[in-house]
Amino acid sequence: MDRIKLDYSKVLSFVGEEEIAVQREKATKALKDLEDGTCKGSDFLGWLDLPVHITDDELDRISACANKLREQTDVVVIVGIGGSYLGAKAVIEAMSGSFDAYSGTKVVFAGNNVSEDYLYELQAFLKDKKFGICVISKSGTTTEPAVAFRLLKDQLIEQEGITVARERIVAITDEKKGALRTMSDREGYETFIIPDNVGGRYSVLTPVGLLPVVIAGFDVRALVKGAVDMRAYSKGNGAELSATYAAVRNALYEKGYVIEITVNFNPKLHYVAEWWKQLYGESEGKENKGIFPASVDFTTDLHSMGQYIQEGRRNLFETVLSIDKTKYSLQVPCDAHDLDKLNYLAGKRVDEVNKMAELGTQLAHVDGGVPNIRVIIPELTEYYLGQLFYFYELACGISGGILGVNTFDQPGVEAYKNNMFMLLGKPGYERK
Ligand SMILES: O=P(O)(O)OC[C@H]1O[C@](O)(CO)[C@@H](O)[C@@H]1O
Repeated sequence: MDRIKLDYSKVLSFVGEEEIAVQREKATKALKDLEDGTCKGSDFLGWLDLPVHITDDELDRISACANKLREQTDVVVIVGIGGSYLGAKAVIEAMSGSFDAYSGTKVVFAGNNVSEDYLYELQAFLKDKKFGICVISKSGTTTEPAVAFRLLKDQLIEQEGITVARERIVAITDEKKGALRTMSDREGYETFIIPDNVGGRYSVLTPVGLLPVVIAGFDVRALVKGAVDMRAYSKGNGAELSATYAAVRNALYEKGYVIEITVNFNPKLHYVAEWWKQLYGESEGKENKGIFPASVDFTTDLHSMGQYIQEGRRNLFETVLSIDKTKYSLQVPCDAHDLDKLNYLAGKRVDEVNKMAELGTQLAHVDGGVPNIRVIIPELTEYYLGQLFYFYELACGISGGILGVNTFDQPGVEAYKNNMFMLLGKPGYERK
C-alpha cells in the first residue's frame, strides 16, 4: 500500500527552512508530550492508540447492528452534531456516488442544526418510509440532536409502534452518564460507547464514525486499516509527516499567515474539510490564538473566492488535498465544428484538465503571495481516508502543543449555549 505524502516546497519562498526548523524542534517536544501523556488535556489522549485497539469482535458487532438496520429500513437518520456527525459524513460523502442522493440513499443526517424547515421536510420525507435512527451524542445533552431525536422518535413510534421503534433506534453515547445513556437504558436501545478519553472531534474511529459508515455500505475495515497503518508509521520516523505539517503551518502562523484554507479539487472532499475545520478550530482557537481554518471547493470557488485568494489581504495560506488517481476515466470528445474552441483538449482526460487547473492555481496563488502546502492522497478510498484522519489528528495534537494551548478542550462553545438556554427559559439559567 502507498501512503499519503506532504509537499511543502511552495512555502519556502515565504518561510525559510531555518524558521521551520525552530517549529520542528517544538513539534518534536509536543509529540513526545503526547506520547508520554504529559501534554495539556492528557485525559483525552485515547485517540492516539485507538485504531490499534479496535478489535475484530467490535467491528463484527458494528457490522451486525448496521446490517440489521439496513435490512429493516429504507432510510437511517444519523442524528448528531460536530464530532458526532462530521467524520461519518466526510467518509460517506467521499465514498458515495455523486448522484446517490437522487437514487435513494440509505443514510440522511439530522440534529446538526435547529432549522424548523429542515426538520419539517425531513419528517415529510420519512412519512410512510421504513426508517431507523442512529442517535449520537457523547454528552447526551446537546440541544440540536436532542430536539431532532425527540421529533423523530415520536414519529417512529407513531408510524411503527413502540416495540418496533425500540428495535430501530441505536444510540452511541457515554458508557455511564448523560441523558441519552439514561434514556437508552430505560428504553432498551442497543448502544455503542464513546470512550471517556476520546473527545467528539477525535471520535471518527470509534462507533461514532464507524457505525454510520457501515450503515451506508462502506468498508470500515479498510478505513480502520488505513488509520492503523498510519499509527504504526507514526511510531517511527513516520511521525515526521504529521510533525512537519504542524511545524510548517506554525512557521507560517508566526509570520502572520493566520488563515489556513483547505482546498479540494474534488467535491467529494467537501466534508473532509468540514471535519478538519472542527478538528483544528476547536482544538487551537483559544486564548486569543490559533490559525483560522477555512475551506474552499475548487475549481467551483475559483469563480467566487478565487479573486480574494489571489489579490486580497495577504494573511492566508492554502493546503491542497490533492488526489493522485481518479476512480473513473473520461476523455474530452472531439467536435467537428469546434465552435467552443475546445478541440485542443480533445482526447485528454478530464482529470488532466483538473490537474492542470490545480497546478495553474498553485502557481498563480504562490505568485500572488499565498504559501501552498499539498497533502497528496494516492486514491480516494476508505483506506486512504483512514490514513488521512490519523495524519490530521496527530498533526493537530502536535500543532496545539506548539501553540501552547490545551488542544483537547473547547470551553468557548459554552457561551452561545448559556445565552440560548437563558433566552429560552431553561430552568437554572435565568440569572445568567
Ligand atoms: O456529542 P455531543 O456531546 O452531542 O457533542 C457534539 C459536539 O458539540 C461540542 O461539544 C461543542 O459544543 C463538540 O465538541 C462536539 O463534537
